[in-house]
Parts: sequence; C-alpha cells; structure tokens
Amino acid sequence: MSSDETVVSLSGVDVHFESESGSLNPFKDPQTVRAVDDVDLEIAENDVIAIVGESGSGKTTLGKAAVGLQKPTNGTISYRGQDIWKAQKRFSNPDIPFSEIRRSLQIIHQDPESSLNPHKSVRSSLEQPLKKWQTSLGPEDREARILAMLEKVGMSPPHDYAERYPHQLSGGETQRVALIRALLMNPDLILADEAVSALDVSLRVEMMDLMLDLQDSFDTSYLFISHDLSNARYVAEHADGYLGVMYLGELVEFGPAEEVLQNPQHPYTKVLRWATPSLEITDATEPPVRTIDIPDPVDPPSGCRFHTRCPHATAHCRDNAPKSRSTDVPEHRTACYRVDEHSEYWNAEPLEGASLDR
Ligand SMILES: Nc1ncnc2c1ncn2[C@@H]1O[C@H](COP(=O)(O)OP(=O)(O)OP(=O)(O)O)[C@@H](O)[C@H]1O
Repeated sequence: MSSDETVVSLSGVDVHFESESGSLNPFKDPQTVRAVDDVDLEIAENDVIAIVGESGSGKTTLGKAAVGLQKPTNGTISYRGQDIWKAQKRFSNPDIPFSEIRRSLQIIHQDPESSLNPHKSVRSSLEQPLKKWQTSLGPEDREARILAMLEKVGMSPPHDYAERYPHQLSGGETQRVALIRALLMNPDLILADEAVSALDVSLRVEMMDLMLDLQDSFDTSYLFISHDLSNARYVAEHADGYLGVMYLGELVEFGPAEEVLQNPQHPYTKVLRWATPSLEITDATEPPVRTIDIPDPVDPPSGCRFHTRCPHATAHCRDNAPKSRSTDVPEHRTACYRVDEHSEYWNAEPLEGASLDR
C-alpha cells in the first residue's frame, strides 16, 4: 500500500447468501452462495484499486462490503480504524459516527440513471449533498460550486446543463453528474462499480481520464470494479495503482497493477490476460485452461477453486485451499501453491490433463 493512511480495511471478510431455492422447494435446504470468501484488503488514501473477474465472481458484493453497504457474514470492515458495522449499532458511541462514514464512502453505479431522480434537475440533484454536508455554503456559493464542477467535467455551458433533467442527458453526461454528485460529498473512497461499462467504447477512456483527473483535485481513493481487464488495467496503471483478481468469491491475486499484468502469478490471472486482446502479451491461440466451464458458485470446487480448470493443478490443489501468500515482489500476493518452492504441491500428482511445467 502507499504510505498514506488506511481509509478502509477488510479483514477475513466473508459474504455468504442463502439462495432462494429453498423457498421454491420447501423440502430442499436453502443453498449458500459464497459470494465473497476470506478477503483481506487495505485501501489507503489516494489509492486506486481495480478489481477484475468474471461475472458472478463477487466483485460487486466485495465493493459494497468495502463501502458499508453489504454486511459481512464474517470478518471486519473498518473505516479509519472504526468498525463500520459497530458504528451503526444504537448506543454504540463510535469514535467516528456512522453518518460521517456514510458520507465518506460513496458509490457510482453502472446505470447512473438509477441514482439520479428523474424528476429533479441536475442543479437540484447536485444541491442536495451540498445542503446536507456543506452547511456553511450559502445559495450563491452552492450555485457557483455546481456550475464550476459542471464546467470542469466538460458540461458546458454549465447554466444550460444545470437546468436539464436526467432524460435530457446522454449516458456519458449522466455518469459525469453521478460522479460530481459523489465528489461533492468530499468522500475518502468512491466505489465505481462497472462505472464505464455501459458507455460507448469511445467514451470509456474519456470517463476514466476524468475520474483520474478529479481524483487529484479531490484527494479521494477509488475502488474500481470491472469485468473487463482492459478497463481495470487502464485505470489502475494510469494511477500507478493496484489490481486485484477475483475468482469464485476469492481474491486470488493482488498487487501493483503493472506487476500483476507483466508478471502474473495465479494461473487464472493468466487466463484473463490471455482473454484480453489489447494486452497483446501472448500469441497462444488456446486459452490456458483445461476446461472453459465455470463451476457453480453455490457448489464451488474443493481446495483451490480454480483446480478444475487450472493447467497446473495437482491433487494437492484439489484437496487443500491455498492461503494468499507473498510473492518475491513487495505488495504482490497470490493464492497459489506455485509461488512457494517448498510447497507439497511440487511432489503431488498432476490432475488429468495438467502438468507442473512452469
Ligand atoms: N442478494 C443476493 N442474494 C443471493 N445471492 C446473491 C446476492 N447478491 C449476489 N449474489 C450472488 O453472489 C455471487 C456474486 O455476485 P456479484 O454480483 O457480487 O458478482 P459480480 O462479480 O459483481 O458479477 P456481475 O458482474 O455479474 O455483477 C453471484 O453468484 C450472485 O448470484
């Protein structure tokens, strides 16, 4: 992590959901989806962390947990050392009040229209956070602040945009308003959940550049979630940030973005890299997996969850779940036995179709 102070810290976080199959069939036990399993993550001031993984790997659930919108089943989530969920309890008398935590942890969604009230003008939507959190600002200062922000994000003339309603904005403009709205709260962390995925490809880079540009002026951190490694990489590399890779609820690799991309240690990260043509790192035509089938998160494989697909899996991987461990590079960690030269992995029998080849 950077030397700045930690804003949000997740320690041993699980988020498990009871699936609804039990209600459809009362004789069947409800099943548990392990959306997030045993994740540790530290987000420091001014950090940019991009989390990437296939659909259903638990990215959104992890992000929501980090900003206090999803209660963990196990583990703790703290904001500047204050347990977020303890702060919510009545009579808990926390060091940091929950309202302050709520303000400091903001979210922008894939579909920003859902976070803007269709019956409110842009001005009115942006006034709300200022009225609530910047009570010293009078109406004129508020107006000046809003117009300056609209201008800053390229929505010019700002007076005209301030009058508009969400249906009069393009997708990119709506997303900019959602970003301004989050920033006006002066947050420490913004969860950007697939924030650029719905935009046209040409607008994505523009929006990501804008987010990074504003990060400097607002001193905020981003937890940027994407199923698309090119977007995650763009944001994390440009900010000199971190990249985390999720697979079936687990954070299987984490580290400085450039290091994770240039020197991936988890075989699943290599699959993602292979599947991202813009990276142009490999000319292999076949994906580096034994099977393309993704297991059911309700019933994940034993041991290492990637062992059913991994080209290097052994019986040791099938029978034992690897803990996240450090690689040779500072801050780079992965949940794969292959980084430990003393692991029993190296003496175990490769699974059918797999090999130990490095
Ligand atoms: N409220 C819920 N109740 C039951 N299961 C849930 C709930 N929210 C998420 N899940 C399940 O948890 C798993 C992880 O979901 P999550 O949305 O976090 O993944 P994701 O990586 O963000 O995927 P996507 O990009 O498709 O949203 C999925 O199997 C999903 O069906």
